[in-house]
Amino acid sequence: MTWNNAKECGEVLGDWAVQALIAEAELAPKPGLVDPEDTGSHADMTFDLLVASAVSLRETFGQIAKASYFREPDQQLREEIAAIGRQGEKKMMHVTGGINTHKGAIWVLGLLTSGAALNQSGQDVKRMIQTASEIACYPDRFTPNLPTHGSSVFARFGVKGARGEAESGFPHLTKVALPKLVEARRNGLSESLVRLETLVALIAHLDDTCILHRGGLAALQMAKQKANDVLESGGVSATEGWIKLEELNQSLLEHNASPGGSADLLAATLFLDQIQSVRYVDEKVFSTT
Ligand SMILES: CC(C)(COP(=O)(O)OP(=O)(O)OC[C@H]1O[C@@H](n2cnc3c(N)ncnc32)[C@H](O)[C@@H]1O)[C@@H](O)C(=O)NCCC(=O)NCCS
Ligand SMILES: Nc1ncnc2c1ncn2[C@@H]1O[C@H](COP(=O)(O)OP(=O)(O)OP(=O)(O)O)[C@@H](O)[C@H]1O
Repeated sequence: MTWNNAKECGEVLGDWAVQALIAEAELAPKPGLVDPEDTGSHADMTFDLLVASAVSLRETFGQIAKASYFREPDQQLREEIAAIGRQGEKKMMHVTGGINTHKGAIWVLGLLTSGAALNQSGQDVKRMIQTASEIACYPDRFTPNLPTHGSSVFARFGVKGARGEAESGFPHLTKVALPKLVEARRNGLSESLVRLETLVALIAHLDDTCILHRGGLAALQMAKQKANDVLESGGVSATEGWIKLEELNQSLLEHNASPGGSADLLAATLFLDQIQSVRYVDEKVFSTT
């Protein structure tokens, strides 16, 4: 990707990150998650709140992109974007009245926005992912030492969650979600089924600390198994697969569990997909292929 200056880079990537979050929110019917049809396992969230939260984060992603423009991955950059990310969390909490709508999403999309802004030429999303992971691996001396759901899940189950996903190179983006998106499109599925199939593949593989925190190991094993059943039954475009998807949704509701980490990674996939699908036409014009 090539931008003329940091401002343009910030505006474009900020827009795309927000668009990816809105596209994830709009996708329905998502199992256990908030979408336009229902609020899944979330008593305190609505679709409108999710969209308002996403829109409020445009500036955060824009600032991360601007701060990363023509930089190298190093500890200083890590600490700068972490400070912007934490400000973004505060803004989100202000807009939602204290409800966590996008904490995990700020993390993954913030890192990827930085990775995209650093890699100025081409549309090599694998390289952007690698850079994002490299940045995540630098220590941030200013991380507040406060207990989180993630730290409690790590203490109970040894699962590293969002941080581990980033530090290990986002394997669920490179090995699960991006290949599934391509495969489902090649199989001729409609775009919303393509995205739903990608989400189901993520749920089938991810150790999602959102599910673990609310429902423990039993809920995580159930979610992975039932998501796998959807895929084994021909996927979301097959009648049997669709029935299994509804079973997955019902079981998540019974466990009061929600695959928030998978939703974040779907948004990240759509962000990268947007980068891949844009063709640089001349020095100023972008067009979608
Ligand atoms: C690393 C983060 C996510 C905190 O992690 P922790 O696990 O302690 O937090 P918490 O449990 O509250 O939230 C984690 C969220 O990640 C998502 N998630 C859960 N499991 C996974 C997984 N396996 N993979 C990816 N995402 C996941 C969910 O949405 C979940 O709600 C992050 O908030 C953070 O440290 N931010 C500091 C600011 C920063 O460094 N930003 C960098 C660039 S913006
Ligand atoms: N469509 C969505 N619906 C619900 N959560 C989503 C959605 N998209 C992304 N998420 C992610 O899920 C996380 C919220 O999940 P959850 O509500 O389980 O976490 P929490 O507020 O930390 O925990 P709890 O609600 O158990 O107190 C957010 O960090 C967000 O990034």
